[in-house]
Amino acid sequence: MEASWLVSSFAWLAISVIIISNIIHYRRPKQNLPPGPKPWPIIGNLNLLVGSIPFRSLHLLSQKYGELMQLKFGSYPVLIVSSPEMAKQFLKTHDAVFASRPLLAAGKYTSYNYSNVAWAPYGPYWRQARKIYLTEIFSAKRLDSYEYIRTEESHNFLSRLYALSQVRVNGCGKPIVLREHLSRFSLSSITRIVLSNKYFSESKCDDQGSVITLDELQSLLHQWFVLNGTVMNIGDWIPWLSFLDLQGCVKQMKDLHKKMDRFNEYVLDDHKAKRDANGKDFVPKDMVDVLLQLSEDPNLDVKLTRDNVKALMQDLLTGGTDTSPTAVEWAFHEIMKNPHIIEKATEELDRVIGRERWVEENDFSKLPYIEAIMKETLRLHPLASLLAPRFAIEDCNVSGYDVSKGTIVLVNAWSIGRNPKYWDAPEQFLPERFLDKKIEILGQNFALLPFGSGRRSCPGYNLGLKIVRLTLANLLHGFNWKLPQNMKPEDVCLEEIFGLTTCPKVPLEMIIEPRLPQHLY
Ligand code: HEM
Repeated sequence: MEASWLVSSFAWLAISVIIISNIIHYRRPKQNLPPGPKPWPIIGNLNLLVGSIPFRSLHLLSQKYGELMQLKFGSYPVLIVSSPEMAKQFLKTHDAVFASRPLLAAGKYTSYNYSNVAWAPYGPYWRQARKIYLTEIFSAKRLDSYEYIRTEESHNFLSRLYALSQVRVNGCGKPIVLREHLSRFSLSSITRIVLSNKYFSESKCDDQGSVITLDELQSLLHQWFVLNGTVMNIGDWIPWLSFLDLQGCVKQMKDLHKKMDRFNEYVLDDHKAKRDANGKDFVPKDMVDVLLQLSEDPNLDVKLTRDNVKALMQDLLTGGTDTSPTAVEWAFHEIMKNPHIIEKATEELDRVIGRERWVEENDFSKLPYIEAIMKETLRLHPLASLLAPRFAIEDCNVSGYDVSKGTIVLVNAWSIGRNPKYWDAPEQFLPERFLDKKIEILGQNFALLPFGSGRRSCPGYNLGLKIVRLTLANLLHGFNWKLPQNMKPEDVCLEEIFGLTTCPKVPLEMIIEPRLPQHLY
């Protein structure tokens, strides 16, 4: 009773504060922008503050109010960009003006004061860190050198699934929840690539508390995603209220940071000790080794501090953990709804790969239908439904509209991928549309923006795509997939949970049977 009273009082307090704040702060835009829903700025705010409603609402509002819609979140003007033409204006024509990020609490408290690439404001530090990513961390040579890790981890993952496929309940296969297994596979692959995997014990922390389990790390990264994906922190949008930390977001961020920093410190100390012990002969093995080596480089324009290295390491772990498995999970939601797609995909796999081996990375170019399934998945389910927020660093005229400095721009990749002007039958999952013509997905085609575009586009796309392709292809190659008996394809739920990455609301349960000879597992 008391708890529900508290919750409802709090909710009313929050709502009143937002309404009052809007009345105080909302001024008619001096710009000539299309205003968006007129009496709605307040409702727009509330939508964004209540969690899962906002995205669908934004999509519907965009459809009603057009390609460029102006909202107000607390004190900030916010533009929602929902057409390929307008996206091109912001992400290409005026990319430099909109290349910064808003300084939200999450970047400050969970990412070493905006030291990761994702939250860093546009400037010399971000430019240098981004260059390090492109030339050192994600270079083709470096990624190729980690291929053996992806292959080994993929094989371990498929073997685990094989073991589960043998479990019987009342003579039938036991359904598995694909999400759980994908997340674990992705985490163990990315941690091995970023920092080697010796920091994880199987079950519990060691006596010094310096080693954590993969489960614990997974839970920390999950919290990081939740707190960084939240647009619910009132203090971000109404700065004069931030000191109250009304919902306790900042407290949660600080608590999370403490735990992550303890782990990050341990990893750096250990890597540094190994490096010092080997002196000049030291050869970097993982991404943390590369970052540490660079932090000692006197020729860097901006010196990399210890906090910077920890922030970048964390950036790589967070960027790599939730993205690829969510894409594969969405692909399975769609193909289980459309089983004929599985038939076509396995026909291609049998013809090109045969049943005596697994798919390898150098097979990708020979599997156009698998590639088409992946692209169609990223069209209908871009992981960042709204691309990470851009922030105008100066006044700018965009296609005749005056956009003032300080405006936050959200590009609505979800609506753009379903724009009927660019896509036939946009709501249908039709991989074939990618077979007929070559459609680019890395940011040159503004009707399809799964990795964003321009200066702030995803630097990890190459690694992400390699993992998605390999996982999707081998899961289809290695197993027959069936829905549990009481479920039909049309029952597969495609609803989303909106966040930093947008994932399926209902995890899919499936029964699996091996397709390949036993010795391959
Ligand atoms: C299928 C996999 C992936 C998808 C769909 C994806 C998507 C995205 C998107 C949409 C953005 C925002 C772009 C923008 O604002 O214009 C982004 C940014 C970013 N991604 Fe990815 N990503 C993936 C994998 C990865 C991986 C594997 C890493 C690192 C290990 C990574 C690291 C980053 C970073 C650091 C940024 C921020 C870039 C900046 O602000 O300059 N991503 N990603």
